[in-house]
Amino acid sequence: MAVSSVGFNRGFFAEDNDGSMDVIDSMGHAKMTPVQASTIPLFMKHKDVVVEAVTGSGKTLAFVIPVLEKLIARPRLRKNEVGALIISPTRELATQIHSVFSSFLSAQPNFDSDNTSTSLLPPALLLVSSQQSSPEQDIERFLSTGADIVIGTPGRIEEFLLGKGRGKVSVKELEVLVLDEADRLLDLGFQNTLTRILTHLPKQRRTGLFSATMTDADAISELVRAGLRNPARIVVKVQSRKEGVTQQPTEERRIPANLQNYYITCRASEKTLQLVRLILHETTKFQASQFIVFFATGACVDHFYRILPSVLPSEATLHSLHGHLTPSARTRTLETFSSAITTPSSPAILLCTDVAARGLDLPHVDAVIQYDPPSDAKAFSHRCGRTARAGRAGRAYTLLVGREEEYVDLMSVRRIPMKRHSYVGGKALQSEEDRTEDEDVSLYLSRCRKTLLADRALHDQAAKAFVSFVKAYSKHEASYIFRVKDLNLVGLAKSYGLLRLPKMPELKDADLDDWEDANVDWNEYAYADKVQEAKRKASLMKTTEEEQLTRKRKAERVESKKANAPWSRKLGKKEEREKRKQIKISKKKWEKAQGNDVKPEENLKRTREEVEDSEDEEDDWDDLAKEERMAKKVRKGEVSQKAFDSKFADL
Ligand SMILES: Nc1ncnc2c1ncn2[C@@H]1O[C@H](COP(=O)(O)OP(=O)(O)OP(=O)(O)O)[C@@H](O)[C@H]1O
Repeated sequence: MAVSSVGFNRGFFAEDNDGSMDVIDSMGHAKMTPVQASTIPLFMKHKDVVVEAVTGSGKTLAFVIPVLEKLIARPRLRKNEVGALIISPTRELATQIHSVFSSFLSAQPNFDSDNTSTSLLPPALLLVSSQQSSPEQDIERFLSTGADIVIGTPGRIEEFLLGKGRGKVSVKELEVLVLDEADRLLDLGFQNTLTRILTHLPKQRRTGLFSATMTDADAISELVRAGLRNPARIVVKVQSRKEGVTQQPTEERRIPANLQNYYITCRASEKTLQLVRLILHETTKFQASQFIVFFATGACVDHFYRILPSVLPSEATLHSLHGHLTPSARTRTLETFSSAITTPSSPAILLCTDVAARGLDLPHVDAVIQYDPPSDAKAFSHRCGRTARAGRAGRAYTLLVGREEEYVDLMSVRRIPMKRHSYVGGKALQSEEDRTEDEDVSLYLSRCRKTLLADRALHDQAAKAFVSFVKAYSKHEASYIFRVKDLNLVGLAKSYGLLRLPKMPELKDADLDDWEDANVDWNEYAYADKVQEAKRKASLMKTTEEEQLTRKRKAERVESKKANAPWSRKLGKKEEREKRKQIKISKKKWEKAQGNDVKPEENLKRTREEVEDSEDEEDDWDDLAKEERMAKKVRKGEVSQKAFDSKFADL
């Protein structure tokens, strides 16, 4: 990495504190990095600082050293007093910062005063969600051992200072406040909590804001909110050679100089295929063995964690990390991933959400792959920055589909240059537009489907992941680029290995020519978990019974309609007959009025007919009136339909 010419200075450290220098020596850091060289002297000299420097440039030590030295140099605090507060947006990052402080604190020389052996500063206190320690236990521990330095996430710190710890924990002597990933901490998600914490702290304190993505605009608004006074703004810029331009050899960029930042365009259906081929390409071409792959949601991580083994070499080990896992599972994952012994033929791959985007220092990550670009554009450089740390080489790849390619311009405006990487594998490419769907898509689809078919729970999870992705996509910050209506959902469903398309409004008008459901007997498709399967079967049986009952009821209704039909038809016939009669009567009257020479027999006949008809008519009207009266009673529920039918069915 770029290092300054300035060495770590013993003069920084308090007398008797050679331990800190020993720790730095043991870390192998001969010189300070530029951000350390510019920040440490200022922050130690009681200046507020706002620091922006790329990922992996050593910002942690730039605040750890001044915090330690300030506290060591002052009189000891009481056990209920906090001297420095470090706030971080995630528990993983807080834990990492805590471990850096701990390595310094445990190396403090013991000194002998009044014949007791005491450390200069007590151990730092870590406040993050955990099954091991509740907020009450944190406070108990703090009061019994003291902790001049407290590190934690906003929620737990608020609880500690203003919740259960109110009145017990004192911030009167607070000397330093550090907001790591300050732009994230001061944005909407944490705003209210942060404001409550900041208002509670004494104004006489030093404050440091640190981030890789602290633009001038962010810095100004955040300074006011964080209560900084006349701060020093430190921006460490990265210059890199502009490719192919000789006149203007360097350009400023907001990602590490040694990070190769690529994008690959592919079809939605080819994303999983590209992911797998990229991993293989990296292991063979660059001997890469540690990867981080970012997805849009925790459900997507869970889904790909289950299906990727069917398309990756069996030697690859997958790990998953997202916010819905338990704290202990998150800790375990990070520990096993970072300590895994990996080789190109047995790589370790961490699948995660943005929970791992910021701050995590996993020095051996060779490549970062963004299966989906992040919703928040700022997260992009943080994600890429999990590789190429501390001067090491690293590569980042982002998969872009269709108009998502415009994202490259958006990043370029933010001084994050991206370079096109050719589509990996498959047939030699003509133009990207002309290329037909990669032949291996169907092969991958069938392998993923085979995995899903082993357990119905995997199918449920797949559908959940797919829906969650579409939902996340609809909330993309750069909504003019990421539009759900432009998404090829059918193609995406292939990349997810879905068995059938989920019922969702976004798929209503989708072109399904390119889609075929998997051949599945949905009644037989079972859950691997016995209890869940028993429940499904019970509910299936209930549904079948209900369906049978519904079918029976429908059949009865049809029958009953049929039974009622004569009555209604009869009613129709009666009306017709009535009409005919009226015509006949009027015709007769007309003939009489014309003095028609109708034969007497005919006259007689007609008269008889007429009489019969009129008798008929009276009977009909009587019947109809009776019917109507009874129908009213049926409607009121006074008479049953059956009784009604039996009386009038023959009419
Ligand atoms: N002076 C130094 N010389 C060499 N390596 C260093 C030096 N200081 C820190 N490092 C190493 O650089 C790596 C990155 O440091 P750190 O995590 O502090 O970066 P950062 O700037 O906070 O990154 P991010 O923005 O991702 O949080 C660590 O592995 C650390 O040990």
